Amino acid sequence: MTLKPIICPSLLSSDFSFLARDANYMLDCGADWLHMDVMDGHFVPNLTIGAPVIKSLRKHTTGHLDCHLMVTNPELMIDDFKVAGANSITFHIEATEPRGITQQVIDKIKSSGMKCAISVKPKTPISDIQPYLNQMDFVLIMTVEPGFGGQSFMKDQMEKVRVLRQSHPNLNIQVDGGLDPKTIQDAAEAGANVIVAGSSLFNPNQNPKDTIQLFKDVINKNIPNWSVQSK
Ligand SMILES: O=C(CO)[C@H](O)[C@H](O)COP(=O)(O)O
Repeated sequence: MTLKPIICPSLLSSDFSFLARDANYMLDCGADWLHMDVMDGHFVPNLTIGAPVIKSLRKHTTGHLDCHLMVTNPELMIDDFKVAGANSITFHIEATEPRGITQQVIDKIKSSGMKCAISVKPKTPISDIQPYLNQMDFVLIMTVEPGFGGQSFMKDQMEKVRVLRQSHPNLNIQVDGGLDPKTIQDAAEAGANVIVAGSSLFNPNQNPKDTIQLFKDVINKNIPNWSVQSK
């Protein structure tokens, strides 16, 4: 598989009252996926959207709806998100491993036909997700504590990305939190090719088209170095 940049605007930073307009604007600006932050008020201290919103948005866009479930019981939502029109589901290992249901959740997502990804919070080591990596369409390394947009990029999380990139040269590695024109170099250098960005792409002082292109250019420039590293 050849890796390419995949840029995912986080619609958490959009104007929810104009969700479809903002989603399609980002696609027009060159975005690849639309990142949907699903928060249940328990797993993280914030409450956002659920399957009904995905269902409404699906009627107005053909974009890839990349649904990041920051929820305590992801297993209860998979069927509803599939019916609503989600394209990929990312769940958190911290929500499933203590209950011994990680494999069950993966099987459920994959049998639904959606892409499947697993995520780790900043304090969770990647050894926790190691046993499941060969089943993943991509992995998400959180670069902020999940829950809110507008936080600072945690550069120390790049060590996880570096280690994963060395062991998995063909894996899509997503990073989420604090990605902007200044931090993209650290993420791309470490080996991330799937970029979630909210505040920087919805910043009224920056043209999202330019920022998306910049993200892609920086990643493309770094991709040849990853294969050198991994030989
Ligand atoms: O998952 C998230 C928060 O849990 C957001 O997607 C993430 O923080 C992106 O927003 P920003 O680019 O503003 O940091």
